[in-house]
Amino acid sequence: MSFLEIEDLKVHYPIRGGFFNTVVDHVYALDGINMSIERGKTYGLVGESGSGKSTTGKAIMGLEKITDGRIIYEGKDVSKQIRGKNSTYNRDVQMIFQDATSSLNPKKRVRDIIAEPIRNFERLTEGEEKKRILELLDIVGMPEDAMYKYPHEFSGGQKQRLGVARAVACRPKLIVADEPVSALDLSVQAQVLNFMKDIQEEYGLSYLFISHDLGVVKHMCDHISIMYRGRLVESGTREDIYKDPQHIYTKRLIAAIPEIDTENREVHKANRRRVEEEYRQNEKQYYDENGKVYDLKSLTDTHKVALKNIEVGGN
Ligand SMILES: Nc1ncnc2c1ncn2[C@@H]1O[C@H](COP(=O)(O)OP(=O)(O)OP(=O)(O)O)[C@@H](O)[C@H]1O
Repeated sequence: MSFLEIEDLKVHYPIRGGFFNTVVDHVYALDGINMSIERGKTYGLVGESGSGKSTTGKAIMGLEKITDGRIIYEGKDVSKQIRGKNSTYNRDVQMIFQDATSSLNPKKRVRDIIAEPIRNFERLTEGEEKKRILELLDIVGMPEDAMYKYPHEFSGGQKQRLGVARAVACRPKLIVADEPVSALDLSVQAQVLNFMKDIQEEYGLSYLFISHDLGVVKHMCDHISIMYRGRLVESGTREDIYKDPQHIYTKRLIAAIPEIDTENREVHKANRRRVEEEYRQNEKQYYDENGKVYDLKSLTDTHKVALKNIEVGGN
């Protein structure tokens, strides 16, 4: 049973221009996406830069104004109210950011950073709060004395662990993790991903894991959605997506994952060449809502505008 439903979510950013700075067009950053999130599962959102992944995460967190669509949390439409502080939704849905350094206040000690959500959402005595912080530090594998230090005294991987400790401080149900390890070295990436998995089991957490890296997502996610130009072009279980990708864009992302096994390298290279050729063929075409194919060269500019939100390659 899903506890969070995303229904036809849209975020369109206005583009202003002209002498009067009026709205001349929109960036269709999110253009009608649907998702169902269940307890204890990890969902991957993958796509190239600019496809709308972070906008999805921010819209779910209430950090971005929704143009249209609904967010249903435990049966209630929270799309309009999620900005309200202290709401259950704000407590239950937390975020981990890519850049741990700028997401931790440099002027605050770790104790106050981790305590922030606890102070917002719960009333604990000083002793209870300290006990909770020590538990959280232990869970993310940090020593007790980390509590009295400042963020600059930690490495990138350690800072990301502190970010996770803060995110889980109020025992949330969902964590939106936006590229949580892409700023870290490969060896540290594996460490952070593994302890995120451990915490998931301990807390029964769900993750929405945002990444441009299908390799990382394969390690983490049960269910994967591929995003392209503000839309989900393909969604399925990890097995569906890796073994039997349908959309040309998904095939291309998978073909781009480096092959470590030397024996399979030639097969992998040949597959990548084939997929690139298929993509080039598709790139010349736009599809309209009825699946009709257009050759871009034959279109006037007005036609291109009308078709610009129809994904290249269709379904
Ligand atoms: N505040 C904004 N105003 C106008 N356009 C925006 C704004 N924020 C994002 N966009 C545009 O919306 C689109 C989606 O951006 P978004 O940051 O969600 O992409 P992304 O898939 O997360 O990319 P990346 O992997 O590079 O972070 C892009 O075209 C981006 O330029």
